[in-house]
Amino acid sequence: MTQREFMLDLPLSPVPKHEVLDTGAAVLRGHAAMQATDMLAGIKQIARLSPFRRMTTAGGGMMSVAMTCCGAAGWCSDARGHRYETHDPMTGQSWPALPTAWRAWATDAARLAGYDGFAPDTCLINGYRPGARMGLHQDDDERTDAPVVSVSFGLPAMFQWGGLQRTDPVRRIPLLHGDVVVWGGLSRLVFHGIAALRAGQHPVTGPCRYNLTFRRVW
Ligand SMILES: O=C(O)CCC(=O)C(=O)O
Ligand SMILES: [Fe+2]
Repeated sequence: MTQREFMLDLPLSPVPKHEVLDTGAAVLRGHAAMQATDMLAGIKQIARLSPFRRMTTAGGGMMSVAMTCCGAAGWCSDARGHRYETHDPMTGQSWPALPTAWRAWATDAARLAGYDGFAPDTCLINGYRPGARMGLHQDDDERTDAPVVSVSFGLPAMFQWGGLQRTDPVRRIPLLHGDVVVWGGLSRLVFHGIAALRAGQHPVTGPCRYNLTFRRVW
């Protein structure tokens, strides 16, 4: 049962409510709410091995979002550009392992959104503080024949969902604690971003928002 169903005293539904964003893209409202305790504890453990850090971009700026990763590859950005690395450049070590239970959960979430057989090999973890944002971008550094499964915890965020061209109109979709977005197929390269996080206090994460994106890199 999701937190929302619990609070509203709704019957247990075997399939979460889909909100179709576009062909190939859906929001599964509250679908990760029951994973929050486990995933947030996992993030803490991962961050002990590979700490959150703010990366620089090729343009020389510093990203406002802090990131870490787990799995076979981690997303890295520096003055040379962005790419996946098998080792964390901050520690010289392999990235922390992708927890087996997370992988199974992400496979199942993808299946619910219509993608069978999703086998993620990485999870990018974003930490947002008030004011942090992510500009419109495409996720195109990894395999694009597999979907992205994105999980939100903590403070609400405004997800910006555009089109295949940077200049396409952008819709604003609020993402709350436990919400999941899956995009693949014809939507895999849609431009998306996160508007500047509004200050607040969340009962579980305090002044923060965490986002996990499961992807297939290799
Ligand atoms: O924080 C989010 O919800 C989206 C993050 C994102 O687009 C990314 O990490 O590529
Ligand atoms: Fe993205």
